[in-house]
Amino acid sequence: MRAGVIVFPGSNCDRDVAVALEQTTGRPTTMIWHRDTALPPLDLIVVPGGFAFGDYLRAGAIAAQSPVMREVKARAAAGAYVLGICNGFQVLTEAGLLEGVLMRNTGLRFVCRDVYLRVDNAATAFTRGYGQGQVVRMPIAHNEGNFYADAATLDRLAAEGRIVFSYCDAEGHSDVATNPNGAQRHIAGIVNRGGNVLGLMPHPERLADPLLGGTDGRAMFEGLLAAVAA
Ligand SMILES: NC(=O)CC[C@H](N)C(=O)O
Repeated sequence: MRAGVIVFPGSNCDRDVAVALEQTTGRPTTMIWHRDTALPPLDLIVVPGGFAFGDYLRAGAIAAQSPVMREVKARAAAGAYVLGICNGFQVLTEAGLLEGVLMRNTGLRFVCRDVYLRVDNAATAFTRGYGQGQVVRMPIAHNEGNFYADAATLDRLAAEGRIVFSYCDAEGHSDVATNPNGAQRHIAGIVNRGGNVLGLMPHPERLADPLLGGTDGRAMFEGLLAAVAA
């Protein structure tokens, strides 16, 4: 799998995800500066976490206008896999590749801790390494993770199986106490209609090696590797 990671001024999870990808694929990851417009052939483009452009205006708003995003949109339209993690999810919504917006957390605080997630759709390329309904643990670290979309959009996302990850407890139950940021319908991650663009607030790359304290995130990269090989 040929994987690339976009780097914006203020990205801070770009190296982490590059390392996770290299451990999975056994190949070097291409780092892509946000001003680049000529990308090599890639099976997977990751828009990583961080504070692109210092979160000015809104998290992801300025990054979404970067020259490289035109090419990311073109590659997504051509079927390449695009994964937005945390700030990357915010960038993908701001760029119009995914529905909804990520508003400030309801508590108006930056939340940094592990959460439980339920895999609501294990049939995507990103989640085929998990079981349907499996509960996994992943870290979150964000100020603007409060997913919002209007009711009609939420209904459509649910009906089309595009809500991929939901915040929950260790048993897989979701309620207000297990929702770290106020996200509508406990949404932690969604996929586009084509199934090739996924955004999520939690950080799979931060629990992708036993040295990091867990491996629940690794199955996402392994799933993508299997999907590309298939
Ligand atoms: N870890 C991240 O990517 C953080 C995203 C964004 N800077 C926020 O605080 O919401």
